[in-house]
Amino acid sequence: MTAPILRRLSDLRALHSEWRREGARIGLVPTMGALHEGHLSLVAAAKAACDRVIVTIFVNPKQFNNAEDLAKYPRTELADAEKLAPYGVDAIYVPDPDQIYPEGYATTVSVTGLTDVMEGEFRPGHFDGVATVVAKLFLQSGADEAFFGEKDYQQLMVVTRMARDLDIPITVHGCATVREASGLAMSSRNMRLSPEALGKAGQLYPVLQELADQLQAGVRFDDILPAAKARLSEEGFGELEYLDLRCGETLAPLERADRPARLLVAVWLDGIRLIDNIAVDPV
Ligand SMILES: Nc1ncnc2c1ncn2[C@@H]1O[C@H](COP(=O)(O)OP(=O)(O)OP(=O)(O)O)[C@@H](O)[C@H]1O
Ligand SMILES: CC(C)(CO)[C@@H](O)C(=O)[O-]
Ligand code: BAL
Repeated sequence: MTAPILRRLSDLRALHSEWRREGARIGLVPTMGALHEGHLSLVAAAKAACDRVIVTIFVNPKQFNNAEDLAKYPRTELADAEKLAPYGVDAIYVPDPDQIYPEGYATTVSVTGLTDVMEGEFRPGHFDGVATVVAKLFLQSGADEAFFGEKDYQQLMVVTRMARDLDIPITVHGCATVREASGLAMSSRNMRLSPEALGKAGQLYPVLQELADQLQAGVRFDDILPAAKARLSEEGFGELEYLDLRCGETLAPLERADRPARLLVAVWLDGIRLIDNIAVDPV
């Protein structure tokens, strides 16, 4: 059975009160829709941990730094509701824009430090938009637990910090990245890749894996970075925005993987910006 679609905050609050009376533990899965197996893995994790699960679908204009990207973002609400049906989700919250940003809305949530680099550097204003909408979704839903993908690793760090700093009583969980058979991280934007580009995109993860293996053997990142950049270019990737080795907790840059680390990348292919990351644990 498909879950009820709620478009008004008052309807979400009414359900929330009913569930609280039942003593239910409430899980939240925030998304921008165009659901794929990656999103559905978050839903499955939420269902396993919580009594009631809300999936939100809201294409948040405040986090898009590129008007064309926002205009082209896929919107597939009916198909999304059908994909969620087998999971027994309890509500799908697709707020009308004025339920998130009513007339005169004037507040921004801004997380400093963690947002200065990588996605924050190349998508100015992006994380203010993310932190603001996620803070609102946490508060509107009153959920106890929230589920995010490690695919957007920096986002996961930012929303975790934001909830902690604002004393929002919610536990943020990070869930492993779901990949295509080629290793390509699933992403709604992959739909816009041509078949040829999809083939090339599958080469990104093997490059990350090879770098991770070398780093685990103790080499310095700067010694292997030039060859990795050359390989991406040979494989047909376009502009490389960043390929960084960073502390898995603070995102501070690292020379070697001498503590739990992440290798993170953003690269263009066929007019689409791909991001991915991989854990590199010290040996
Ligand atoms: N492949 C994946 N595996 C696990 N979680 C994922 C995956 N892709 C997205 N998510 C998570 O789903 C949530 C919603 O993400 P979003 O709706 O932006 O999907 P997306 O596929 O990442 O789209 P985009 O093309 O904007 O990157 C986020 O927490 C995100 O990290
Ligand atoms: C967390 C999120 C739903 C906030 O709009 C978005 O950034 C996303 O889909 O990852
Ligand atoms: N997947 C993170 C949301 C975004 O790209 O805007």
